[in-house]
Amino acid sequence: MTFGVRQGEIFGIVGPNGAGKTTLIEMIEGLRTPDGGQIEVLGLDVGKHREALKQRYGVLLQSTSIPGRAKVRELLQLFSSFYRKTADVEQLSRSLRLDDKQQTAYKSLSGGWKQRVSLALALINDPEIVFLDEPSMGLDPNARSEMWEMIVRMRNEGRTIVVTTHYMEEAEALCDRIAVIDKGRLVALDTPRKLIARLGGNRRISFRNPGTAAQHRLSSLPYVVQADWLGEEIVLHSSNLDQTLKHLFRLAESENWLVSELRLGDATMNDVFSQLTLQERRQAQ
Ligand SMILES: Nc1ncnc2c1ncn2[C@@H]1O[C@H](COP(=O)(O)OP(=O)(O)OP(=O)(O)O)[C@@H](O)[C@H]1O
Repeated sequence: MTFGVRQGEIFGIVGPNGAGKTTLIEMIEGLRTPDGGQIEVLGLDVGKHREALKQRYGVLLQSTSIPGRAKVRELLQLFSSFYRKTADVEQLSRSLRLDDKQQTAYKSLSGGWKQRVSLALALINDPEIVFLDEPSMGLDPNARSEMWEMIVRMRNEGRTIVVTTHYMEEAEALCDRIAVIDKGRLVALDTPRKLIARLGGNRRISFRNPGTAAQHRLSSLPYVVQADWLGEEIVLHSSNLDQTLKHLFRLAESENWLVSELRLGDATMNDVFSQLTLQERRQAQ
């Protein structure tokens, strides 16, 4: 795969479990060596300039890699000792609202606060690029939206952010561009709006799976360009909403089932994600 991340953008990497997102990020960080190919960060070859680059980027560590007994203040001091250039610890603490937690041991913090500390540690060297592998994983909705606010703030300070996520709503709302990867391959790369537009301005029709509906009959309804079975829900993508609805109701009536929990909407990043990555699963059904 070939792609470039632009300076000062939030670049999202999304893909199903096992797609290779973490592996890709670790190769860009220089923590893993690719079998082939070339990766440059800030114009430098990652393989040859690993140490120099480490000074210039920040990484969100997993909570298991952070010594739990250390107090927040101690962690900030310890991590700042690893770098030549460091951020102002007071200011960083204030901006992440960590002032009151300075004397708290890392392990006694809640998940949301732990993630804030990890973010502070990722920013301790005032990095130009920040790598965030699933920064909102396991956070409650409030903590998650706060995390994303902090990420946007980092971008607005002029940093480049490379982030992986499983939450498509977040990716759509916050990433400037998104790379969709699957099985170690780049399957799409564009702004969320353009990725969604590639679905052809199709509208989305979702309803409760009546159980009896055969997939082939739904996918061959007029103007349906794609039909997905998402658990209890069936999602049809249509290039002509009115016509598809007319035929959907006719089909339901002729087969004696009800179209229930009907919802209509525009296509979203979730639809892009399923179209690009569920192809094989759909064909197997
Ligand atoms: N480009 C690649 N070539 C060969 N193997 C790969 C490649 N990318 C990933 N793998 C292998 O696939 C497995 C899953 O990769 P990885 O953990 O990076 O996926 P992920 O997208 O981060 O998954 P998750 O969403 O579950 O965290 C790993 O065992 C990894 O070694």
